[in-house]
Amino acid sequence: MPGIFISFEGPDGAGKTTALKKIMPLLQAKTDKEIVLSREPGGSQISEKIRKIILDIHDEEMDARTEALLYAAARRQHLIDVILPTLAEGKIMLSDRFVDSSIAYQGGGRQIGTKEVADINNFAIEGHLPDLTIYFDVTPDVGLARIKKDHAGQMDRLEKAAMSFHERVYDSYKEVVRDNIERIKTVDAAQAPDKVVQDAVEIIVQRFPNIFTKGE
Ligand SMILES: Nc1ncnc2c1ncn2[C@@H]1O[C@H](COP(=O)(O)OP(=O)(O)OP(=O)(O)O)[C@@H](O)[C@H]1O
Ligand SMILES: Cc1cn([C@H]2C[C@H](O)[C@@H](COP(=O)(O)O)O2)c(=O)[nH]c1=O
Repeated sequence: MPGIFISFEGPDGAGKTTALKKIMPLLQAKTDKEIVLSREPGGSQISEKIRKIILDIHDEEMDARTEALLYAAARRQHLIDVILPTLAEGKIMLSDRFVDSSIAYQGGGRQIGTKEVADINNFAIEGHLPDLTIYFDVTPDVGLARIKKDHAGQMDRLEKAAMSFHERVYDSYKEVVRDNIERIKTVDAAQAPDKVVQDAVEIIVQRFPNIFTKGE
């Protein structure tokens, strides 16, 4: 594929969405290639419908494997509708979460098992992994405290899950990062927002020096 695919990962409240709003224009200023920003679950019409079902706080009884399949289904549709066409056009695809989220949240957090979750996702993504993943590292107590402070009334079904779930997600992310040291680079997301943005942009520019050439 002629484009480049970068995903952003981390526990709830790590600050990905906030940082991406600044990362995108900073990167765009450094390249003539068009940058497309999207998110998971969601990012396309059908996937956003699946997102609503998954995150609905009233669906407390949702089975863990149903949840894993819904995330994988949303991902498949997002891949087909947005990611692959963007990459085929030679653009830069930034995705707020991708397959590593399922490994950490459903594989580790829900205790389905990372291999089982990787298997259903391999069916969904057919080998299309990001070229680079930026992992926003923040402990669950810090991440959830941020969400409770700023968005307590809008917490979704996953964010409302028990602390033990979020701790398993965090531990599982650490394993995913350890197992993919070439693809996944870590940013200390406990830092001030502007420093987090600066570190992420630096990693991306260093990885693709021939793409982000402007303003040097
Ligand atoms: N570096 C930071 N320091 C302190 N607070 C932050 C920082 N980055 C983001 N926040 C705040 O933390 C909250 C969560 O941030 P954000 O929604 O960007 O996280 P996220 O990683 O996208 O989380 P989620 O995956 O749960 O949606 C927001 O209220 C945001 O203002
Ligand atoms: C892609 C993906 C996401 N999740 C979880 C992570 C978050 O708690 C929510 C998504 O909300 P956000 O505000 O858009 O980050 O869903 C997951 O459990 N598994 C996944 O594959």
